[in-house]
Amino acid sequence: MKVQKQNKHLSINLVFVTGNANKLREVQYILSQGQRPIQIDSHDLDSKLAFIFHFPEIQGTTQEVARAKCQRAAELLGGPCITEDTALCFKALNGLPGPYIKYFMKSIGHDGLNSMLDGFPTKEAWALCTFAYSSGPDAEPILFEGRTEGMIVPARGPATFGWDPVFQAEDTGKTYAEMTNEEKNFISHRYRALDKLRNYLESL
Ligand SMILES: O=P(O)(O)OP(=O)(O)OP(=O)(O)OC[C@H]1O[C@@H](n2cnc3c(O)ncnc32)[C@H](O)[C@@H]1O
Ligand SMILES: [Mg+2]
Repeated sequence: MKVQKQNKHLSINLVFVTGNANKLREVQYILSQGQRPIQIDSHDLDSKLAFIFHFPEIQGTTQEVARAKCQRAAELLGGPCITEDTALCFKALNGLPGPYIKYFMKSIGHDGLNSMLDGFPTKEAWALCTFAYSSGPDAEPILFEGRTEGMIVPARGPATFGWDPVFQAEDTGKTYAEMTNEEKNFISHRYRALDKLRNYLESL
C-alpha cells in the first residue's frame, strides 16, 4: 500500500485480493466517493494470484475466517493488502449460514434460502461484511466490520450479485437487487465496513 500526503490531499493505493468481480466493482465505487478517493489496484484479479481463491477458507467465526484469509494473502503477496469476507446471518438460526453462505447459495439457491426458514417464527437476517487489512506478512490483520439489518424474502430484482434478490434491507421495502448502485452502496454492509477502513487509513 502506498500512502502519499501532498498539499493536504491523501492518495492511497491498495491491493484488494478477491476473486469476486462484483465485490471489486462495489468497493471501487464506494472508495471513489467522498473527499479523499482511494485507488484500488486492479491487478488483484491477476492470474498469478488466482490460486489463492481456490484455497479452502477455514471454518470458524467470521472474524477467524477473515483474519486467516488476509494473513494468507499478505504472505502470498509479500506485502500489504486488504481482503473481505461477507456473511449472511439468519436470526432464527443463531447467525448461520454466516460465513458459509457462499456454499449454501451454490447448493440451494434463492428458493432454498427461503425454504430453510419455513416454520421459523422470524425471517430476520443481517448482512455482515468484514474487511481485513494487513500491513505485511509479519503483521496481525486488523478487522473492520459493517452490518446491515434486514429479512429474507422470495427473490425480487435482477440476479446479478449473489443473494442480493432475497435480502430486503430494513426500512427500505426493497431487496438489494431492486436498488440502484447508489442506493445499495449507501446503506450496505460493505459501505459501513469500508467507512471504518477509510477512517483508519486516513489516520495513518
Ligand atoms: O475471493 P473472495 O473475496 O473470498 O470472494 P467470494 O465470492 O468467495 O466471497 P466470500 O468468501 O466473502 O463469500 C460470500 C458469498 O456471498 C456473496 N456476496 C458477497 N457480497 C454480497 C453482496 O453484497 N450481495 C450479495 N451477495 C454477496 C458472494 O458472491 C459469495 O457467494
Ligand atoms: Mg471466498
